[in-house]
Amino acid sequence: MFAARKILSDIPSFTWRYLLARTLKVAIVGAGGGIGQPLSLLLRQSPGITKLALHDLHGTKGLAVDHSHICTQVRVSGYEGEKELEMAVSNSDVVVVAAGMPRLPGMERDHLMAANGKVAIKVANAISVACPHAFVAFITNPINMIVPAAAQILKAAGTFNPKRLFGITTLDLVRSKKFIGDHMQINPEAVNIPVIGGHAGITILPLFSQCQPQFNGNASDIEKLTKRIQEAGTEVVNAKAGQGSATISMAFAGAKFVDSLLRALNGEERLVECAFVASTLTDAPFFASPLELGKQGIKRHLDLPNLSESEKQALEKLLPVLKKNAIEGQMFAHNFTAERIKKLSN
Ligand SMILES: NC(=O)c1ccc[n+]([C@@H]2O[C@H](COP(=O)([O-])OP(=O)(O)OC[C@H]3O[C@@H](n4cnc5c(N)ncnc54)[C@H](O)[C@@H]3O)[C@@H](O)[C@H]2O)c1
Ligand SMILES: O=C(O)C[C@H](O)C(=O)O
Repeated sequence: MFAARKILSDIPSFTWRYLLARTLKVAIVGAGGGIGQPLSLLLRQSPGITKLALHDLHGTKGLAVDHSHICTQVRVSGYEGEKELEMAVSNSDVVVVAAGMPRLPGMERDHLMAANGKVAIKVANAISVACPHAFVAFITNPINMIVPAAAQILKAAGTFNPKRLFGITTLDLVRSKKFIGDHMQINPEAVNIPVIGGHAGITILPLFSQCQPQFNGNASDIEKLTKRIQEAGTEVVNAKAGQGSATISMAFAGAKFVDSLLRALNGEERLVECAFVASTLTDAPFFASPLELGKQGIKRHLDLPNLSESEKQALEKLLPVLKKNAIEGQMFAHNFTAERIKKLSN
């Protein structure tokens, strides 16, 4: 008896966490794409994943066989075409959506809504049917409109849970850490800075006043770095010259965010991530800010900290853009649903 107790107490607490961890299924929609492929490779290393479902219009059966030769316990299956979408996401704990077109040079993210809005709506419909309780994390652009559109579809189906729908903005934090780390000549991983607002141009607002360690530059450095963080997506789009947008850095960021969701599902405490979600912190109905995650999704929206004067002004400027984007996303979903109902009744 004593020996058994001794053995049990010798097992470190992190081992207990993994022994007791839930087995989790993650589905990636758009898994064959520039982001989807490296994301699936990174994600299979997250603790707790036992099933990984790869969905795309084509090519995922081959990717699943490729994955199946990796000597870890994750079971990977491939699903192709719209007919297999519900099957792919069925009973998922987390659905990550990286399906849709990337930008070309000269395009704004908003220009992607006509094509990607429809993809997001189809995915939201499938989720409503096949895994209504899943955590849903959109990578697909334009995030500022896609998330409100998806929320609208989930609401219409009666499956919207504001604690479980996320637009992934982690790349803005990853970039902030890197650019600030380089500027301060310190390890970027040691930099922590919240990025609030949305995920396009001036809606991306890194809060230098909250940077840890304290930012050591002047107002002009803050202005230049803020601009670079806001335009970093375009920097990659231009450098790729017609071959798409950020994929590798996005896969890194997406894996980091989804890893936190999985840890939260498995009961890990005090996990804080920024993401674009339904929010009442400001008068924009969807807003990115630091969130405490828990087993049920968002546990708590952290209060906005005291902002510097320039951050207050930047926030005032970005809120009308976010409010307009939210209406555009909701209208897109509404029109799409109305159009489909009309087609069905003809
Ligand atoms: N949130 C962010 O920070 C962030 C960062 C980078 C890219 N993105 C966005 O992510 C999206 C994907 O980018 P990418 O570089 O991987 O593009 P990509 O073209 O390489 O891959 C997209 C994949 O989606 C698939 N797809 C299209 N419609 C589909 C559907 N109905 N069902 C299933 N799969 C479908 C395509 O077949 C393709 O394999 C783009 O919209 C891009 O703007 C967002
Ligand atoms: O810029 C893009 O179009 C892709 C993504 O949103 C990014 O920030 O890299």
